[in-house]
Amino acid sequence: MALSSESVRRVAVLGGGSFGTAIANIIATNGHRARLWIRDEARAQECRETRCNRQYLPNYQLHSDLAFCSDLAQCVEGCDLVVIAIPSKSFREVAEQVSGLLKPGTIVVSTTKGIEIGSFTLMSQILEQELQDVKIGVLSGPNFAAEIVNNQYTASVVASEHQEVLELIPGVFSSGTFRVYSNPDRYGVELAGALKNIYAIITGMAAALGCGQNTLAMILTRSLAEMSRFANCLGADTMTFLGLAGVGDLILTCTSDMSRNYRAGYAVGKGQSLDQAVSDIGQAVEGVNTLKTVKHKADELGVYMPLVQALYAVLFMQQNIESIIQQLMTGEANTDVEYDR
Ligand SMILES: NC(=O)C1=CN([C@@H]2O[C@H](COP(=O)(O)OP(=O)(O)OC[C@H]3O[C@@H](n4cnc5c(N)ncnc54)[C@H](OP(=O)(O)O)[C@@H]3O)[C@@H](O)[C@H]2O)C=CC1
Ligand SMILES: O=C(CO)COP(=O)(O)O
Repeated sequence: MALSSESVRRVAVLGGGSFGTAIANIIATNGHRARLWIRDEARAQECRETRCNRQYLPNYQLHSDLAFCSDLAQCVEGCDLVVIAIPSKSFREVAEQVSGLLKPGTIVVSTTKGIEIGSFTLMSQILEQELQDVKIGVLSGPNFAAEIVNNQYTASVVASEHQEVLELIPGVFSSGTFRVYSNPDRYGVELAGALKNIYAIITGMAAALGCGQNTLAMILTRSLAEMSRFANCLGADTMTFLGLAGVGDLILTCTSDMSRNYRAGYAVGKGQSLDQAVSDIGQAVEGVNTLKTVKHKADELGVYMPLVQALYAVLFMQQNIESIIQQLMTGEANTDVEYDR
């Protein structure tokens, strides 16, 4: 159904990688005026000519109304909504660049699943620090870009303390194949999206070592307990971890080789160096920096995170995987269910 002219939104999506492209394509397909910011003009021009982002989403024809822009100021000019899909290591740099270019009251939504290294700052907190007079939200959930562009039935979560954000995002993103739920716990939704990447590295590694389904179920369940315990200490709502952005994304990312974090873990489990594995993937592998930053935060807060400690020991302290697994399996058993009843 065609949108009325009042409901058509001008939306800028920043980040011409796999997720930014998939998100911008949904928005254009839904009849909104979507512009995708790709920093390199040659690549933006190639996307205009071929209607395909060959580097990040090859073999997929993008909507004819999606505009590609390499000039950031032009891209965000007049937009009601700006969606940011830039890897966490460059997120602050882009937030600084966009600061001062947005009209007052713009809704700015992060889709980035990472934590700033050194400061333990989530992406929406970076937006709070860098942007004035905007309304901030996050979008997170079990959402592989390649499945979104292939119209697989998908659900995601918008989180914000602003009712306007919780209402606008479903209006812009929802379609017959994409469904958006809401949650007021922005911190919990965003933290869940970052944390699950650590556990996807672990399950990828377990698969490479030939572990079976019992092992997978154990890792998934203990990962959920561990990430919820950590989030609870930081003030997030533990119940958020039972939703799509928590257990939903944990299941997706930890059980599929479509996940780059899973693939990195798999390659290391097969004997490749971490640096080589990440370089071969050639796209964002957020879990590596998230692991470092979460390990240090857990040490500082005294939170029990045996899986995080174990992965850190394997990846950054040259510990032998088999002996680390033995320590995990023979350590003191914790209670099964830790949620308040
Ligand atoms: N891919 C997915 O299925 C999903 C990804 N996410 C999250 O989305 C975020 C982005 O990931 P994704 O799109 O997958 O990453 P990709 O690695 O596919 O792409 C990253 C994009 O960001 C651009 N970029 C990097 N640094 C800068 C910068 N300083 N200025 C401008 N552009 C920059 C890259 O440009 P260039 O090519 O020029 O380097 C590239 O277009 C991640 O946090 C990820 O966890 C969330 C859900 C699903
Ligand atoms: O977050 C994702 C799916 O929800 C994508 O996971 P990867 O970054 O591991 O590919």
